[in-house]
Amino acid sequence: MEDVVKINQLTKVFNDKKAVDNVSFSIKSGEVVAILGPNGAGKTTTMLMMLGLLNPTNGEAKVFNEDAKQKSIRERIGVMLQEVSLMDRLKVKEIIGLFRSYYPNPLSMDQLIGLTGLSQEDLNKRTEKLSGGQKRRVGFALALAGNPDLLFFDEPTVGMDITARKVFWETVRKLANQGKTIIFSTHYLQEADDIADRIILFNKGSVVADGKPEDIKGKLTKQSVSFIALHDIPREMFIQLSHVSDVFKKDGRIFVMTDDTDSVLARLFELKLNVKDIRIEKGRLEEAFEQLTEKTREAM
Ligand SMILES: Nc1ncnc2c1ncn2[C@@H]1O[C@H](COP(=O)(O)OP(=O)(O)OP(=O)(O)O)[C@@H](O)[C@H]1O
Repeated sequence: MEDVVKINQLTKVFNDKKAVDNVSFSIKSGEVVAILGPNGAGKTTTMLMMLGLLNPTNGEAKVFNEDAKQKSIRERIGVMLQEVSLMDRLKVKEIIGLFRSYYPNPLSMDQLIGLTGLSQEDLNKRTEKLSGGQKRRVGFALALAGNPDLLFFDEPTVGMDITARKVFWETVRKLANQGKTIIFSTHYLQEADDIADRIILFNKGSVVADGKPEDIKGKLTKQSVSFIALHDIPREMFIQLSHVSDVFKKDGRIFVMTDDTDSVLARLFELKLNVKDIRIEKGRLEEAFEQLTEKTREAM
């Protein structure tokens, strides 16, 4: 399969702060990829660099083997960014018509209405009269106007009500079934799991996991043994064990993340460590996601 997107050692520094730090991955034709991560993880910055809307500090981003700034490449890409800003005083149907006119093979107005759930009434509204949710629907129609091969959606469902979300994801599935490549960013693990066939998990500017949703979930739902230590316990004491993936301190407890709690317990007793209140937990998915991505850890 052809690489539709290829990014190599991509880095963006804003005022000495690394927003994106040496990120490399490629995306193949027909993949539906969720870029998942908390606020400030670098999702938008990475997307903007892929789209050629922001210059990288280092590294490069290629789309269809070229710079996305090129017109011939832009014509093959549809984009919906977080802030949908529409030209005032135009009716929705006029702005969609205008966008359609930019492309060599646009979708018809009827196709766009069918895909986005815009009503005839919406089409006759002036853009400044639209609600936030309606604006996003128009933004969606504009992203699809040129019948693109590759679609980028930056946190697409923010501000959408439940019905609009449903229509949106149903359409995304339809587009995916037509073989289009779809890349979207989200804060929500559930959304990524429901829609994507691959999740790239970002945290603090780096990719911390990349794989099928079930593999990422498997990684995130590791069990833990946690306890309160009554004296210093070096991280190395547990991190060396083969079944241990991480050791950290949170809320005064030491957490040993593992897929084999029995062997961690055995080790704990064998070492005769002075600990109390031992707990074994099967991490909940959302909780584990937070553990992986939030700054809740303390130095050990
Ligand atoms: N133009 C800018 N100037 C300075 N700092 C920026 C700029 N754009 C982004 N940043 C910083 O870069 C980091 C990554 O931001 P980015 O918007 O890419 O994250 P994100 O994962 O998309 O977050 P969100 O989910 O909140 O949109 C943040 O710390 C942000 O404050």
